[in-house]
Amino acid sequence: MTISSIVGNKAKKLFTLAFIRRDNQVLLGLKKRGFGVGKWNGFGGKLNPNETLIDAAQRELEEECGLRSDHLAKMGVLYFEFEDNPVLMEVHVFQTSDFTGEVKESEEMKPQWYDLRDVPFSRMWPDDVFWWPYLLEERKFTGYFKYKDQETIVDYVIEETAAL
Ligand SMILES: Nc1[nH]c(=O)nc2c1ncn2[C@H]1C[C@H](O)[C@@H](COP(=O)(O)OP(=O)(O)OP(=O)(O)O)O1
Repeated sequence: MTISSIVGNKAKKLFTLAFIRRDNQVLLGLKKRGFGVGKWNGFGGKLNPNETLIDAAQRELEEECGLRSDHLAKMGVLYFEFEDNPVLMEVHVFQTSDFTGEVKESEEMKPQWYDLRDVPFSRMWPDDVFWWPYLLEERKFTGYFKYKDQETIVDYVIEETAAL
């Protein structure tokens, strides 16, 4: 099954997720509240009304970790389906090493630089380990993950994508 045939006609809600890279490190944030609390992840969230994906990605990045970037590159799209929710999450993944500002903890996220050899997958969303190799190698990807609960993936598909 292709991802577009799985998700094509289902309702979706848009989210952003941005990763900041520096040398051989990535900036992750420990989510302090809300969905995914206690997990390390990139920075992002829902779109405000009338906001574009890139505007939302930039705003969430600055709100959550204090950094600004006009150079977020779209790297992937992830679809998450939970068994008890008819609306899929559509998460647009960005990455950059071109940023300004100082890292600052926010009410939502505690940021920390991690060595790329030391990414804490056991304390991240279980899907991350599947699509991180694409992100690291800068290969664009689309992913679909079906969850039974927040720790259990029951089905998934990943496709390398030329254009997003
Ligand atoms: N399975 C998953 N794997 C992953 O790597 N990131 C995920 C994920 N599911 C959600 N995310 C990301 C997308 C987005 O950046 C973030 C969730 O968005 P939000 O922070 O807006 O959620 P909240 O419910 O905390 O929102 P607010 O209460 O409005 O702040 O988590």
